[in-house]
Amino acid sequence: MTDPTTQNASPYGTLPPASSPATRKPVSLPRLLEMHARGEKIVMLTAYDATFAAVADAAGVECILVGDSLGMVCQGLSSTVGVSLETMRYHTECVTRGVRRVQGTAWIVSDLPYGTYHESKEQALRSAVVLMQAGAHMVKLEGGGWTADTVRFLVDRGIPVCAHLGLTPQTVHALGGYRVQGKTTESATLLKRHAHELQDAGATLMVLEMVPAALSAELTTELSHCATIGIGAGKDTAGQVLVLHDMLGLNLGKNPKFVRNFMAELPGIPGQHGIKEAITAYVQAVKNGSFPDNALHAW
Ligand SMILES: Nc1nc(=O)c2c([nH]1)NC[C@@H]1CN(c3ccc(C(=O)N[C@@H](CCC(=O)O)C(=O)O)cc3)CN21
Ligand SMILES: CC(C)C(=O)C(=O)O
Ligand SMILES: [Mg+2]
Repeated sequence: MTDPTTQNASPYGTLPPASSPATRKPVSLPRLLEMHARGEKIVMLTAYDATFAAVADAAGVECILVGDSLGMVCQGLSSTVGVSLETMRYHTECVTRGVRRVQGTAWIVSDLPYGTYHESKEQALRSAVVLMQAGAHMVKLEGGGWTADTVRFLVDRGIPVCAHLGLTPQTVHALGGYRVQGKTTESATLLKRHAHELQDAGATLMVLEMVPAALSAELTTELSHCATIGIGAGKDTAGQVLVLHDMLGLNLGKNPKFVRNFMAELPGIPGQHGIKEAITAYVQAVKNGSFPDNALHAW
């Protein structure tokens, strides 16, 4: 009875294996929070087009982030500041189509770009609606306590929100570079306060970028209704995110310290070197806790 062919026997023919897209359930917000409560790591990866989104979905990535990092990796900009809402809408549509084409299950998060939520909560709602109508399940916005009213406004109107604290690339010019944040006692205390304000406002995921591993570990324990997703924030967050191109070794400049090149590490089996295998290795490494390694990829 353990033979998979007999196990799947049905009058309609052989059923697809349990891991095939046809039998997987769509990732939902309750499921992500339940994974956090259970201690199963959440895997997030960026994708900007239909094909990569479909491959990431098939490799078991739970959350696909249509990141405004696309300004740098797709558009060749020197920062994310120049990315427009129309560009985010376009790439969100492309990713959504890719996931639908393969009957994928991924939860799609889309970045609100610079200047599209800063003016007022009404402006943020209008911008978020554009991304939701393009297929996003959740929007992400950068910043601390000043965004809390906006987060609550969106959440009250049925738009799930992912917060983003620590290194917030849209404010790179104010921060003075892509630097670790929350290193001093004062800045760590402030970051923690912001994190609690955003959770209280209804944010259900929170990206922590380039913050000391000890700080993100504490926050991950403290936040009970909001799952932390780390990038350069150590291994003790509820989940991890990387930029797709970085983990495939396709960075145009120097890789940030938090990056691991999963493509370069694939074993030398002919025919097995591929993007899907590298993404699968990333999913496995996050799930089993071997990525990130605090000694190599964190502060
Ligand atoms: N391809 C790509 N990957 C990213 O992770 C990413 C983007 N683009 N674009 C938007 C932001 C910018 N990010 C960055 C960019 C550079 C560093 C970096 O150079 N970090 C250095 C430390 C620099 C310092 O401390 O002064 C490092 O060694 O990690 C980190 C994050 C993260 N995001
Ligand atoms: C690096 C992640 C968190 C991001 O915001 C992006 O890809 O734009
Ligand atoms: Mg971003």
